[in-house]
Amino acid sequence: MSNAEIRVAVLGAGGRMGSEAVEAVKNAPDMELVAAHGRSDTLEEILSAGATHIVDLTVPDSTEANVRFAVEHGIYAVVGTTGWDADRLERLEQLLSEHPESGVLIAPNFALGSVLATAFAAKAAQYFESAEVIELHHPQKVDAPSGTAVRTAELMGAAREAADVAPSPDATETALEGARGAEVAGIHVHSVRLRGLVAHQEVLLGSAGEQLSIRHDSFDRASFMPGVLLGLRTVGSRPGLTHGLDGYLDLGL
Ligand SMILES: NC(=O)C1=CN([C@@H]2O[C@H](COP(=O)(O)OP(=O)(O)OC[C@H]3O[C@@H](n4cnc5c(N)ncnc54)[C@H](O)[C@@H]3O)[C@@H](O)[C@H]2O)C=CC1
Ligand SMILES: O=C(O)C1=N[C@H](C(=O)O)C[C@H](O)C1
Repeated sequence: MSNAEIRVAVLGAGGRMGSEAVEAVKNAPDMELVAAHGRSDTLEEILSAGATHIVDLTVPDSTEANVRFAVEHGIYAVVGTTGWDADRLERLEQLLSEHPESGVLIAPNFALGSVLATAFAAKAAQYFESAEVIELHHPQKVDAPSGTAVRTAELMGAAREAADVAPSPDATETALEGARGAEVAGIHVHSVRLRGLVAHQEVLLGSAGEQLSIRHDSFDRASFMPGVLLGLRTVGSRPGLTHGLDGYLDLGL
């Protein structure tokens, strides 16, 4: 056994993201991979492996129970799985208030470029009449819209509301159901699923005579790994809930 202080169990280790995270943790000199946990493994095995940290890269139906288990057993949690809506976040805040020494990072996106793009979009949203989000992903993705798109739209919507921006102009009277996408915090969000893609997002902002596009592309899941490792290295010194990797970065925005 090594003396690494960050002893990591990767949950969802057989998945697209989980398998990449297993390799990233194995290659990190200050970490030890103690469990590569799959759907058929029990959470107790994480305890017997001596994990100090989990990385959750599973499915929306499992992630809340996994994180609850970690917090209740004094294990730090870095979470990339989607599905953390307002109700789940509220329950997690309540749980963390009962375990004030615990730390959890919920990161809708671990890619630095995506974190920056979301922050730029939130900053810019109040200055344009119109705002829409298009997210584009691989066709195996189980959820839509993406967690990143939901978070981006929520932050943009909140910024527009705080600045008293009127709703985006839209004279649509007749449309096939779904043609205008889903609405999140007053922002229309459109989901594309296309063979060949990994994870991409474009925020469109428009005013009379001009458009600002803020686009981010993950061409490879390697793009998420520096954020996963940053999360693991930081979560132990940040008690409570951090929502978004930007909480661990000094973006100055
Ligand atoms: N935050 C970020 O930067 C990123 C987040 N994601 C999110 O991560 C999640 C996983 O994505 P993918 O790896 O593409 O999916 P995937 O379907 O390839 O992998 C999920 C894995 O979790 C396993 N699993 C399901 N329930 C489990 C449980 N209770 N315990 C342990 N393992 C369990 C499945 O068997 C599967 O191997 C999704 O919610 C996705 O949206 C994906 C990419 C980046
Ligand atoms: O499932 C994916 O692939 C991704 N999921 C996350 C999301 O839903 O935002 C992050 C990234 O977009 C890739």
